[in-house]
Parts: sequence; structure tokens; C-alpha cells
Amino acid sequence: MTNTPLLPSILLVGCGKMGGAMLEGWLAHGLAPSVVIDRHLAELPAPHRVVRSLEAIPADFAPDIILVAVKPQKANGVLAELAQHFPNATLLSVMAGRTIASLLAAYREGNAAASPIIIRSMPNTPSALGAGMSGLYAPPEASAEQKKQCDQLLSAVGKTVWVDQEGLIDSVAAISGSGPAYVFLLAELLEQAGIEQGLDAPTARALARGTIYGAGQMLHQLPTDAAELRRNVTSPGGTTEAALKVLMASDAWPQAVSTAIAAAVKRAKELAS
Ligand SMILES: NC(=O)C1=CN([C@@H]2O[C@H](COP(=O)(O)OP(=O)(O)OC[C@H]3O[C@@H](n4cnc5c(N)ncnc54)[C@H](OP(=O)(O)O)[C@@H]3O)[C@@H](O)[C@H]2O)C=CC1
Ligand SMILES: O=C(O)[C@@H]1CCC=N1
Repeated sequence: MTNTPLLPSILLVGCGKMGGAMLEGWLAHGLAPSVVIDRHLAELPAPHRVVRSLEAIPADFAPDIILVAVKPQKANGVLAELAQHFPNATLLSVMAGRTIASLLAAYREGNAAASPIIIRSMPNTPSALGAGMSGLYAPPEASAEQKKQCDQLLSAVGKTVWVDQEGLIDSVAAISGSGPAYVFLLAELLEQAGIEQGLDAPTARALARGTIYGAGQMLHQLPTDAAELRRNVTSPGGTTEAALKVLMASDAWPQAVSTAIAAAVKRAKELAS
């Protein structure tokens, strides 16, 4: 554990791939005593606790933030239960698509008098390594302190940006929430293409992964535009130019990426309720 100040205390509901990735980062950072509701996790380092159900949460536990990281389609039941235990909670949702209005309606199914503040976020799995990229949106009724606590949590595991319209969280989901999957697909495809071109599998894998890591480091560390970094690799009449003529044809990557991102945003809107 580092000497940095403790992060806000949380009740983490849903400790799967995304909840688990963030928890890994937070535990490395120093989290105020927190509780995770999970059916699979065996234990957590003290003073944190894992419980199997809401009923098992210590009666005096009052988390700063309830972080909901279950599937958007499966949230209603647990939201209604949470509303009975924590009617005026600050909720941080990482669920793709689910709107604040739909989350509030589900909360009030469990307790009509509940009045939670719901902030939406869209993190990504590199948060497990402290290299996350998250977008957040807070409604006007959220206080500066509530926004600060949510930002602290996500800043502890990477970078954050705030958007000023709730609908833009769906765009964030399509770019950076899902984004690691696009990069991992590129790694898979580069590796396969390397094998097709005669490399043995471990060599193709090392080249593909090492290249994405190195290019990512350049994007991370240098202020240079991506387009200029690309041009710096592209010798006139050389190998890169030959490959980019294929990839940059208007009906190739430019169209495919734009269409793919639009499909992700459309899916987020379908998950709204
Ligand atoms: N994966 C990603 O890269 C990202 C995901 N998200 C969002 O994160 C959320 C979770 O996604 P992901 O982690 O991939 O999904 P997972 O299925 O890996 O995780 C969901 C977890 O929630 C648990 N769960 C379900 N119901 C309850 C409950 N009532 N109480 C406690 N735990 C419960 C599930 O347990 P069980 O398996 O036993 O049902 C599971 O462990 C989604 O809303 C998604 O939109 C956001 C950004 C990125
Ligand atoms: O695929 C999904 O719906 C979630 C949200 C962003 C990444 N994973």
C-alpha cells in the first residue's frame, strides 16, 4: 500500500471483469474500509470485507460511494434492494447505456422515498494496471464533493474526463470503454498475419504485443499528433506506405472504425433502460 491519502470508502456491487479491475487498482492505492458484494471472491485484505448479500453488510457501514458494476440488464433487482438499505446514497454507475432516469426508476421500485444522487461513468479494464481511461457525467444536482469523490476513485486507476451531457457517456463507452477490445483484436490479427508470413507463433506474438506496447508508450509520452507519428514510420515508396494504402482506403479502416463506433453507440442507447 502507498502513502497516498485513502480513497473514499465504497460498497462495490458486482466484482466481475470491470469491478474486479478497478478493485485491483484501488487496493494497490489505499481504499478507506470498504465492502464488496460478490458471490465468487474468497476474501479481501483487512480492513475490507467481502459479503455474499446486502443483508450481510455490517449495520454501521455507510459507504461514501456505492459503485454498481453489474450488467446493465441485471441491475434492477439489486438497485431496488440497495434503495431499502441506502435510500440517499451516492451511486456511481459504470453500466453501459443505463440512463440516470432508468436507474432512479429502478431504485425507487425498492423505496419510493429514496433520493439517491446518481453519477455515471465509463471506465475500462486497463484500470487494473493504473492505466485506465474513464469518462464521467454528473447531473446538476450532484454536489462538488460527490463529483470529487467519484473522480478520486477513477483517477486513482487512470485518467478521467468529464462530459457535460449524459448522452455523451455512450460515446465514451464506444471509444474508450470498449476500446481496449479493438486494440486486443489488432494484436490478434497482427499475430495471425505474422504467422501467415512465416514467423513462428511465439515470435509473431512478441512482435505484435511489443509493437502495440511501444506505439502506446509513444502516444502516452509524446505530445505529437498520432498522424505525425504515423507519417514518421511511413517512408515514401516503402513497406508502411504499401500497407497503409490498403488500410486507409476509404472503404477500409476509416469506414469500418466509424461504422463500428456507431454500432457501439447504438447498442448503448438500446441498453438505456
Ligand atoms: N468489461 C468491461 O471492459 C467494461 C464493463 N463495463 C460495465 O461494467 C459492468 C459489468 O461488466 P463486466 O464486469 O464485464 O461483467 P461481469 O459479468 O464480468 O461482472 C458482473 C459481476 O456482477 C456480479 N453480480 C450480478 N448480480 C449481482 C448482485 N446482485 N450482487 C452482486 N454481484 C452481482 C456477477 O456475478 P455472477 O457472475 O455470479 O452473476 C459478476 O461477477 C457492465 O454494466 C458493463 O457495462 C464498463 C466499462 C468496461
Ligand atoms: O461491452 C460492453 O457493453 C462493456 C461496456 C464497455 C466495455 N464493455
